[in-house]
Amino acid sequence: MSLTGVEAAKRLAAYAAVDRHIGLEHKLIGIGSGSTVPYVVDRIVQQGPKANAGRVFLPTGFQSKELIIKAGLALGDVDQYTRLDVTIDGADEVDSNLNSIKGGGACQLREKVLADMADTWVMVADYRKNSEVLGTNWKQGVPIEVVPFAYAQVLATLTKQGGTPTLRMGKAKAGPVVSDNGNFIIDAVFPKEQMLKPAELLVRIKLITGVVEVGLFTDLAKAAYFGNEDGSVTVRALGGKVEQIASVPDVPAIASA
Ligand SMILES: O=C[C@H](O)[C@H](O)[C@H](O)COP(=O)(O)O
Repeated sequence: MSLTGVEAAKRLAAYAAVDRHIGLEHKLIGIGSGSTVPYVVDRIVQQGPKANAGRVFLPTGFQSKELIIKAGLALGDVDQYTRLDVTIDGADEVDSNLNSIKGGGACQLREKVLADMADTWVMVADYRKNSEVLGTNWKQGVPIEVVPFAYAQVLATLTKQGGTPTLRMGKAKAGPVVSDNGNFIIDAVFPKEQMLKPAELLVRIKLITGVVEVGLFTDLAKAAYFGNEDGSVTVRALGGKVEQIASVPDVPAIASA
């Protein structure tokens, strides 16, 4: 299918990441959430039935569960495994040290479990998500999953800690967004000086009673793939190396293996 702009960039990133990180030897694979991840599943399907025989795919939420089932791939459950070979997931913003904001779709809790479990965790996104400091392009704040009973107290504590938090409200539903785990989501904007140290901010937020998980992912990623408007892909790897992939083939090499 011919795609342009941001959608084409998402697909490039997803295809390049699958080509690099999902080989014939990888059998346990985590599938993340969001609008970029369907292209990850497309590329895995393109690898062919032989490559996918014996593989099991674990979802990070309702959306990716549906993607796996509709693609005809084998669905696994998180409590059957304690490790995964690879998880590929989207991101709302990634900084130059591969820290990221995630949870724009309220999936950060399950996403972080599958990131923790994976030997290799990589992110895929379009060029708008590639930045130096978190909060530069993603302005709606850090997504925080909270137990419904505690939300008012968590809002107050986040405000005391210098944040500007709001309870995320449903778009086609009256009342708050409810996560796949039955919890509420708070989005909290923090000043740049706090966003510059995401690992410290993560610990401060996570220690608030009533917080289940925070959409700040630190020290987890091996690489981030960003699709660009010119058809190239920028790869940021752990350790700071940045690479440009000029173009991505239409068909994955593994399909003919
Ligand atoms: O909760 C949602 C996830 O963290 C997504 O991976 C993130 O919001 C990125 O989604 P998209 O690929 O649609 O930009």
